[in-house]
Amino acid sequence: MGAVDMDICARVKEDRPLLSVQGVKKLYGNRIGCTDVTFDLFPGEVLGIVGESGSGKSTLLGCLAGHLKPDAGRILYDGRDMGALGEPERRRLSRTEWAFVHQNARDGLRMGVSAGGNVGERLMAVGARNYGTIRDTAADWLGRVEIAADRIDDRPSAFSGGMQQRLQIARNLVTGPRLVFMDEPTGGLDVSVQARLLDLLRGLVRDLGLSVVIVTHDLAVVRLLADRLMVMKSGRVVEQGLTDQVLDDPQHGYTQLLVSSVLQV
Ligand SMILES: Nc1ncnc2c1ncn2[C@@H]1O[C@H](COP(=O)(O)OP(=O)(O)OP(=O)(O)O)[C@@H](O)[C@H]1O
Repeated sequence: MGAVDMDICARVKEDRPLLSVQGVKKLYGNRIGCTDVTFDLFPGEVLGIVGESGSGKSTLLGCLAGHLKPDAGRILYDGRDMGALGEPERRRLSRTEWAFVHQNARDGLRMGVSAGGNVGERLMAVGARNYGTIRDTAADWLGRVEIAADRIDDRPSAFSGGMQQRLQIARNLVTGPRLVFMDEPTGGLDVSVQARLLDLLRGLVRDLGLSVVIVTHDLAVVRLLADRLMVMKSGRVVEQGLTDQVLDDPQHGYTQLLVSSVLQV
């Protein structure tokens, strides 16, 4: 293959969505969890999903992350059909190329293991064996999420809510994932703690060039983090577009209500 051909191949690969979601539907009995969801996420993009409680955000995120099996539609990750992946391969991707940041840090941390252990454990899961390197990398990541070096041997139960959430982020990002799912990462925290966490997240997403799908109730979060926005209502996508465009000039009546804060989301 010539240099020009290789260049074209590289560009085609760049142009391929990392995640391609095609007509995804998830039912709970007769109840619609989400339906007819279609979008592409390109490498380095941050997609925000907003909507009131019960609109289907968590259901969709669960389908994307492989926690739930859609009843219809296809999800392609890097060109591979997720429905055709075996469980071992899905688990491998969850450990290596994907990360999931839970709203409740306790769901994403091992509370009985030290802060350094929480981060180091993820490295060991992808094959790291040198104790010194693992501890150094863990210490480096604690620093990146603004946890003081002398807390490395403390358990997360001794940390504040904001610190626990920052530790969960370090644990998730230490292995250099390509795709990060975030479920209300700033939910349940004090406003000032949220602001600091959001700042930190924004820096990390930019520095690491992460592709992110983030579910939130908070329009300020998507305003700051998301390149594109998807608005959901009753399990369906009612509007999607560039974040500023959707928030500054919402087309759908429901989005207009969300933006004008008439709806409590
Ligand atoms: N395990 C379940 N069993 C039955 N119905 C469910 C289940 N989980 C969600 N649902 C229903 O699916 C719909 C979408 O719920 P979902 O939790 O995805 O919404 P959401 O936008 O994430 O809400 P919230 O912001 O409150 O978490 C709702 O009607 C909900 O009642």
